[in-house]
Amino acid sequence: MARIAQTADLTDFQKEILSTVRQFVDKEIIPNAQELEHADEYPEQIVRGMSEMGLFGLTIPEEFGGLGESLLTYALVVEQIARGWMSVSGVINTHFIVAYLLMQHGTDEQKRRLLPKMATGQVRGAFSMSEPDVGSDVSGIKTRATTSDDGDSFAVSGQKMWLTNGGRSGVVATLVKDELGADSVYKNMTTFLIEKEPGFGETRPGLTIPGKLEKMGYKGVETTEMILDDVAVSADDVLGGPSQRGRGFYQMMDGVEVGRVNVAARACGISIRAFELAIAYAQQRKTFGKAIAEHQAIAFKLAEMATKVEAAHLMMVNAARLKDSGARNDVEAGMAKLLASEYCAEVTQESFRIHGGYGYSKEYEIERLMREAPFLLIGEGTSEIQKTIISRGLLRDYKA
Ligand SMILES: CC(C)(COP(=O)(O)OP(=O)(O)OC[C@H]1O[C@@H](n2cnc3c(N)ncnc32)[C@H](O)[C@@H]1OP(=O)(O)O)[C@@H](O)C(=O)NCCC(=O)NCCSC(=O)C1=CCCCC1
Repeated sequence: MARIAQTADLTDFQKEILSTVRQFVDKEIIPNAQELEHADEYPEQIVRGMSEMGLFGLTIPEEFGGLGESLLTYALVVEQIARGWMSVSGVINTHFIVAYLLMQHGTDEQKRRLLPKMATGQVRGAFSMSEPDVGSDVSGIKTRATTSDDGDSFAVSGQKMWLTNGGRSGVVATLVKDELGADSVYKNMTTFLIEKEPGFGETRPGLTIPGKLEKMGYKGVETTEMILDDVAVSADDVLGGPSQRGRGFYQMMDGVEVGRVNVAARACGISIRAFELAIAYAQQRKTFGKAIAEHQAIAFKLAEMATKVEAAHLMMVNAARLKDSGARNDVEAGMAKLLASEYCAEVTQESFRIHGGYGYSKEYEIERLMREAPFLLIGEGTSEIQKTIISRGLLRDYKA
């Protein structure tokens, strides 16, 4: 039983699923993560196990075949999975954001069409905002939808970047510039639910997923580009239906709020594992006649690491609960993501130092965690973007 990152007031179901996932992580993920990660191999068997536990449909309402759980339950599950291997949580993360977008903004027909298949994992979701020249400033995207004369169909063209699960996904929530001629750039963006065949190459006419991108860490799960060349979509593919044209930016910002809680949860999971490895190593490694954990220099490092994990976990839980209450949580999700990802970089670094020379060996898990932690400083918005969002929110709410 871990003594850090405990959460009070959980339901019986939450306790049960967290215990099941934790056992799964200890038995199936941790023993296999090193080998699969070094080989950059998709964790097929692990994903099958996650599917059997119902994790693809964890937050999808029961009427659509899911378990109907909250963002909090989801985030705590992600924290556990990332404790085993962050890439495995990546398999369900964008899927979860797309399910959230559908539940919040989709039409009844879109929900009926996609959610039951997403609940089983038969159709996987991917999320696409960034482009080769556009990351932080989403308003600068160039991918565009050209409208037909009758206004019922569109041709989408452009290039998208950094799609987690780009290959395996069957539906991609894609933000594009529309031709509405509205008064602001934000009201000229539309989200399309673009369905495609899973796989690489041309996966529907005009839509190509080139091979996976090579990354420093976060291996095993594929990250890809997406090239769109006059991809034909209809007004019914607009997230929320034709009336929601021009609402895409706002919908996506809603989606990244849950995505940021998600990244905070991953950061907590990696930090917990880095701490567990450090405390175990420090108790068995001896210098100057005693375990290094008994040297105050190391004991204090362990105390600081555990305190950071605890703080990050509490902020992540608070941001999740706030979003579950229906509130806009851009400030709290930004704070949780900022703190958890920055602390994660520090905690993994300290664990690496405690491991001494062995921390540099590929045989030790901490080497992998050191390559995973930097991803969290960038993914779902850099630390600088989080500070922008937090400070704007504070100035909005504390008007002099
Ligand atoms: C926050 C941000 C920087 C936006 O600032 P601006 O100054 O352009 O826009 P601003 O003036 O803040 O707002 C415009 C309108 O929008 C409303 N609104 C904002 N947030 C929200 C919200 N949360 N909910 C509802 N409405 C919202 C705002 O009120 C305003 O409305 P109005 O037009 O006045 O009616 C945004 O662009 C952002 O977030 N970037 C990071 C993207 C980002 O995170 N990628 C990373 C993706 S992951 C990735 O890239 C990788 C993945 C894997 C591999 C590595 C990379």
